[in-house]
Amino acid sequence: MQLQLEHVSKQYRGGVWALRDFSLHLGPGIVGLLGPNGAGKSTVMRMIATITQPTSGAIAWNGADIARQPDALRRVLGYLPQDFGVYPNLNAVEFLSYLAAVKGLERKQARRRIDELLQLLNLSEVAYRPIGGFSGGMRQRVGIAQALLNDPHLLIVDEPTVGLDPEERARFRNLIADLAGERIVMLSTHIVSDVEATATSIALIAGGRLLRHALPEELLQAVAGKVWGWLLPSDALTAVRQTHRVVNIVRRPDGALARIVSDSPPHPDAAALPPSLEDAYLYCVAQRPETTV
Ligand SMILES: Nc1ncnc2c1ncn2[C@@H]1O[C@H](COP(=O)(O)OP(=O)(O)OP(=O)(O)O)[C@@H](O)[C@H]1O
Repeated sequence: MQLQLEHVSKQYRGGVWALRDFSLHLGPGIVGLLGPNGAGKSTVMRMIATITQPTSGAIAWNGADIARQPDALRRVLGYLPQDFGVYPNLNAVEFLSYLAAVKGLERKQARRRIDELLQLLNLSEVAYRPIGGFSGGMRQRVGIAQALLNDPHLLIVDEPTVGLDPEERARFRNLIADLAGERIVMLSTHIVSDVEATATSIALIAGGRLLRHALPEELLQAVAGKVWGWLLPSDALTAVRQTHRVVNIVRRPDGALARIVSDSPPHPDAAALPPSLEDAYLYCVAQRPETTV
């Protein structure tokens, strides 16, 4: 099971280059596609899902070019787009049955699979209620259910945690972890904690370029010795934010503890801290060459 993007670039009508020379090789596991808004994440996913084609470069599924042979991939693809729409008047069973028919699943087999998925996604109790009344998290679970109807070898989920509350977000992370196995799961997000615990590897993307594709521990090594805690009076924070890359601030009775990513100590009083993936993400995104797309 192999997905390979080779030197993929994408220019939209109007001239915007959404992606430039993007190469990525993936095998089974969960890959987190992590990058700020507008980085090109949805463009990558739409191209893999064969909805749009690269302007140049190629994408291969198990060695076969998906532009020439899209069906081989489409049969084993599950895709949850960012703007996943539902028919609000249909209940979950009706909606999933409809999509199963569109995907060409045989009726009896589809019914069995829908029951399994409703259980897996904890939707059995609301199976016959109109989807229009579902919370954001419940709708996302219906979205994942439709993406899993064909038991996909390649599952792509685009910013699945947008609009979810913290509890739904946590539940979603656990769900993704459960879906790992003999498949490639690709999840895009701009929130590090969405992929921190579950991703086998992380692909950092910004300005249409792949910055790094690495194991989480490799990203942590890249920023080791570059993370600092600096205790400041609160009224110094604004100035420090302008001159340093501040990851976060923790308020304390004796001031504000700023977490700063920097090659050298921001101040003689600053103390080295163990790095986190959030630090690594900010460091790599800040390091990217300015001349991107
Ligand atoms: N259909 C389109 N036509 C023109 N430009 C587009 C189109 N879709 C995306 N873009 C532009 O391409 C760039 C990458 O967009 P993309 O949606 O892939 O990024 P993203 O990382 O998914 O961001 P977001 O999380 O905000 O959706 C952006 O500059 C965006 O404005």
